[in-house]
Amino acid sequence: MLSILSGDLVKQLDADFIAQQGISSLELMESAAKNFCTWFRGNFVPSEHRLFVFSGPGNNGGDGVAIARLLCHEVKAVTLLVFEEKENCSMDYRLNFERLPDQVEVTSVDKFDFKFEETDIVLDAIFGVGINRPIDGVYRWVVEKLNALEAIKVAIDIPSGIPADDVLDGEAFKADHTVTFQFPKFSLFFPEHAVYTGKVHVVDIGIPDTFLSRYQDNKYFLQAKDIPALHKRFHAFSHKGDFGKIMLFGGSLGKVGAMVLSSKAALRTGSGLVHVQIADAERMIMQTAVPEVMVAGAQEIKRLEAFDALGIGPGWGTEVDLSFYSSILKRFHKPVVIDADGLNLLAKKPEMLQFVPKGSILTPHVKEFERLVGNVSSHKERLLKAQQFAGEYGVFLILKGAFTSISTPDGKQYFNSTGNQYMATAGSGDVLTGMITAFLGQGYNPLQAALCGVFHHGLAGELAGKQKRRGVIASDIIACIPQTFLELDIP
Ligand SMILES: NC(=O)C1=CN([C@@H]2O[C@H](COP(=O)(O)OP(=O)(O)OC[C@H]3O[C@@H](n4cnc5c(N)ncnc54)[C@H](O)[C@@H]3O)[C@@H](O)[C@H]2O)[C@H](O)CC1
Ligand SMILES: [K+]
Repeated sequence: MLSILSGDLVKQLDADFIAQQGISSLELMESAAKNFCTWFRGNFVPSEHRLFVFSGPGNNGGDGVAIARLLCHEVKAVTLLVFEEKENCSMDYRLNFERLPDQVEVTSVDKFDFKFEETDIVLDAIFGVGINRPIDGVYRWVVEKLNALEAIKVAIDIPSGIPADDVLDGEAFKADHTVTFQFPKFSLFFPEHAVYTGKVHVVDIGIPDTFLSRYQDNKYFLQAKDIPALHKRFHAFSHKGDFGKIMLFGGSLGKVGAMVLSSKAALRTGSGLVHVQIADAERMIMQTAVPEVMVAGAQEIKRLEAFDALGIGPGWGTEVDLSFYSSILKRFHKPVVIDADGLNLLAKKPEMLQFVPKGSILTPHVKEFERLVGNVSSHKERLLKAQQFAGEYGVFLILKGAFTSISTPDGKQYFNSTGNQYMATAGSGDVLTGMITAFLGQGYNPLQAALCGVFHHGLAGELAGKQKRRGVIASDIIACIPQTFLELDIP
């Protein structure tokens, strides 16, 4: 799985790779630039665009200079915009500058007219992970000018101005795409930076996985290639029992829709048997909406240990008898999934957190999380609190949002790569609860269930979004769950 490293660790890794493999930093830059060009050709038709490369004084600028050379015969025209005399620039920048062919027009930013056409592409190679203070002076002036202009904007490695591990202070380049090298930088996951990063793409620069795996920072980026190995395999003799027997608690009067969504999502994720515990008055709606689901009676609720996993909270309301909730938590000794009102009730009575079975999975969105831990001032702080919370209570804490994070009891943090803005719709979280509970019920360990749950959920949202864009509703996400197994070739 791809690690997410701090800016300092990335620099260390680069330096070690260069020292140990007998490869020069210039060759590494060339490889980064070449792989960027491959990405570029995959996303644009070069001959249809003019390219404007803004290169700062460090190696990020050097990447830009190399890219200008590599693309100059393919695009309509290339202009390289420079800030400094080359004597003041990094060694690899200078070596690349000397290799520039005549086709690349070089202009100082202070002599540039900033007139762009809509199809022009601006590459931001001003600063990368070497940024060490907020941008000011001519750098800020250029970035603000570029942000105000119409063009297609692509940031190389990280939008200039954003520090690799921290929240932006001041201004930064606003990109439509960020093409980051080898590792997604930690700060690319902060919602504070969403308007700057655009869509994030990771391109490798030719450092082999065996070398990369020596560098770990307890943070990982979850991608499609990681998912198949996390799945259990079933065979022709597998029976309903193997696919798990789960129970979902929720669906108070008027909120049974949440249970309809959760239970349907669980079935579409492969659950063998789904029971729900809901308000009596809602039975008819529930069983009409999802005939495959069974409504639990007193007997089933008494014999909780007969179930493989429980999902608690969708549409439960906050009027639930807390002694009933406590008794569920105390009587069930396997991991459970807790969402929505299940979390709000814990926030109301934090003493109950001690009864949550170890290894359980909690799935708050940002507001639910803050009800549990208090207000935070940045996403960086929120992630830190998520990590502490998971460790303190021995649970898996899924913080929902763009790049949903999964914090584990042993201090690791995984960031999901699937999903889109169209999933911010009523019931989307109920769907996730059903999916994760279904995986737990099928015998996945909590980490597998959490990772598979968020990845497939996000992928289903992407598939639904392709057809329905902002018209996506939670039921569309459920309808796309089966296709996620096909996409990932999971039998
Ligand atoms: N493995 C990889 O990821 C590779 C990355 N490469 C690229 O190199 C940059 C990092 O290069 P570095 O020279 O360390 O830093 P920068 O280019 O970001 O800039 C450093 C330069 O700028 C000065 N500086 C810092 N902040 C400011 C500021 N606010 N105002 C003015 N000047 C500032 C600083 O003093 C330095 O002089 C990485 O992001 C990749 O793009 C390589 O290509 C190889 C592989
Ligand atoms: K940049």
